[in-house]
Amino acid sequence: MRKHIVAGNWKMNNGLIQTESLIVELKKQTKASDAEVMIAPTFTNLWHAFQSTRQHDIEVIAQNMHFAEDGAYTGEVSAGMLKSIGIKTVILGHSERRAYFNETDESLAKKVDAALANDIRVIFCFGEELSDRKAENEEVVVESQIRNALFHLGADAFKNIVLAYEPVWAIGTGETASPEQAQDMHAFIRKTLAEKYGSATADSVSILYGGSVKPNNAKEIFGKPDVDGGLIGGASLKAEDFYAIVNAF
Ligand SMILES: O=C[C@H](O)COP(=O)(O)O
Repeated sequence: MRKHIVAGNWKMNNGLIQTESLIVELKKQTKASDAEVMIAPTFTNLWHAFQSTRQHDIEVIAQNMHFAEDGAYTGEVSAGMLKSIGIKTVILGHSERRAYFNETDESLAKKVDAALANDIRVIFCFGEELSDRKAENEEVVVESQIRNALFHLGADAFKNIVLAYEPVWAIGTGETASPEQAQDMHAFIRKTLAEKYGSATADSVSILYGGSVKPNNAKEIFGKPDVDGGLIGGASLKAEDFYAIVNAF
C-alpha cells in the first residue's frame, strides 16, 4: 500500500511569529486520515518549526537545497545542513525554482543525488506549462523531466523518492487539473516508471498532485487511484483549510 502524503509548501511566506501562530493552529486540528502530514516553511524558520512540532504528527521539510556539500556558494544551504537540524525530506524541482532560479534537469539530478546520499527523502516536482498542454505535448515534457533528473538512479533509490506532478498552469491560478486529467497523467507517470524499473517499483512510489488543491476539490482528486496525495501551496497557509485537505483521504 502506497503512502498517502499531504505536504504544505509555504513558499516565501510567514516570518517567525506567523510561523509559530500557524503551527499553533495546525496543532489544534484533528487528523482523521492516514495521510502523512508535512509542512515546508522557509529556511529561516525550519529549526523553530522542527522544535515546535516535535511531539506532533507533522513532519517539517525543506523547500530546496544545493547539491554541494559545502563551500563558496553564498546564500545556499546543503543537504548535510538540513540533516544536521533533523530535516528528513526536501522538495526539489518546484516549477518556481525552475522558472525563477534557472534550475535545470541537470542541476536537479545533482541535487537528488546529494539528498539521497544524505538519507534525505526527495519530493521531486515536475509538470508541463500551459503551452505544452495546448500543444498536447504534456506527456513528452513530463517524461523527459523525470528521465533526465531521475533515471540514472537504481530502483532502490525510489524508496526515498516521492513524485509531485504539478502542471504549471494550475499553480496559484485557481485553475485545477480535473481529477481525470490528474489521474491520466499519474497513470502515465507510473507506466513510465514501470517501463524503466518494473511494476513493483512503480506501484510503490507515491505520486502527489499539486496545483490549486482546495478543501472543495481535494476529495475528488484524492479519490483517483493513482493520486497518492497533494502538494499544497495557498491552502496550506490556513490551518483549517490544510487539514480539510489532509482529511479528504
Ligand atoms: O507547491 C505547491 C504548488 O505550487 C501548488 O500551489 P497552489 O496550491 O497555491 O496552487
